[in-house]
Amino acid sequence: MNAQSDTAWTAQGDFTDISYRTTSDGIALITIERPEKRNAFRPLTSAELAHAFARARHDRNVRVVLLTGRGDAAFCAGADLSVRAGDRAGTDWPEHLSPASVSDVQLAIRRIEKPVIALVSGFAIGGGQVLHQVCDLSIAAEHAQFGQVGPRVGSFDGGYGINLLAKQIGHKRAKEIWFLCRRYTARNALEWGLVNAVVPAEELLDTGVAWARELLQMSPAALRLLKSSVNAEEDGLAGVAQLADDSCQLYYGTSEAAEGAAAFLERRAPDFTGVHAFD
Ligand SMILES: CC(C)(COP(=O)(O)OP(=O)(O)OC[C@H]1O[C@@H](n2cnc3c(N)ncnc32)[C@H](O)[C@@H]1OP(=O)(O)O)[C@@H](O)C(=O)NCCC(=O)NCCSC(=O)CCC(=O)c1ccccc1C(=O)O
Repeated sequence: MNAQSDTAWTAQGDFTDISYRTTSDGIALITIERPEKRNAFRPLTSAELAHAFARARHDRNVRVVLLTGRGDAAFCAGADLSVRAGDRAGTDWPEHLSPASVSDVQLAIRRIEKPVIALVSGFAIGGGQVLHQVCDLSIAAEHAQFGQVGPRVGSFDGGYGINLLAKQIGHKRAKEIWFLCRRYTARNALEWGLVNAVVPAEELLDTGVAWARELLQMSPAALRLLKSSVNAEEDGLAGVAQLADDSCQLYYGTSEAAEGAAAFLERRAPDFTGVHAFD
């Protein structure tokens, strides 16, 4: 997707394979910048994506994240098959960046307490299809195409790849996509509930920004708790832990929690008499 909208974006960070831009009202736009490879990710791309999502997570000014790929040919064509997984040779690996795999990127998208919207223009194939799938919302351009290729190219994603897909569109359809490696149009994807909306390519970024601005009108805490609640079951104990952590942050704001800490510091027994939960 090409950033042609009227929105004013400020580029941040020093990235090679991706770009990271923000608006003054709280939107971050993360773009995979490898159009010559159909935005396939190599190890550096995954490390930079994980880093960018961590940055968006910890930046209080960012409240919604958009994820896309440069150009209209592809959102992301999955792993760069010309590079072996974990191979950092041939890349100018930045000193400050730890290695990360695409699983780290998927987890970063699941863990960030802010909505992430995928903007899919062109192909979302293999690991690229999984990347948009782990985002909270997906908007596709009319020419977008989706599919898996794992069993054909010697790969598979037995984590979020097939399991989240099965939750989203049902087991039979998820198995069809993974077993048969066919391609699906944006309209198929919309019918099956794989994407939320389909728009003309030239409207994709503006639509993403408009959806993000709608989200900016909503309570951030309510969105955060909705995301951690719905992810909790799929993410097992890690998901429950994230939801529990959200609850704990709320609990720390109560008089009960304050009384417990004060009693410890004042070397006395806590007094919870007459206190009702969440007073
Ligand atoms: C995406 C296509 C359908 C696009 O087709 P088309 O528009 O006709 O373009 P092409 O001419 O084919 O491609 C243009 C150009 O890009 C290069 N390219 C495209 N895709 C890749 C790629 N994935 N890797 C490397 N290079 C790529 C292509 O070679 C051309 O270059 P030239 O120099 O111009 O020749 C089509 O391109 C296509 O089908 N691409 C391959 C899709 C694919 O097989 N993807 C890999 C799937 S496997 C995967 O994603 C692993 C998942 C994974 O990493 C993972 C998941 C979960 C846990 C762990 C892991 C893990 O770390 O392994």
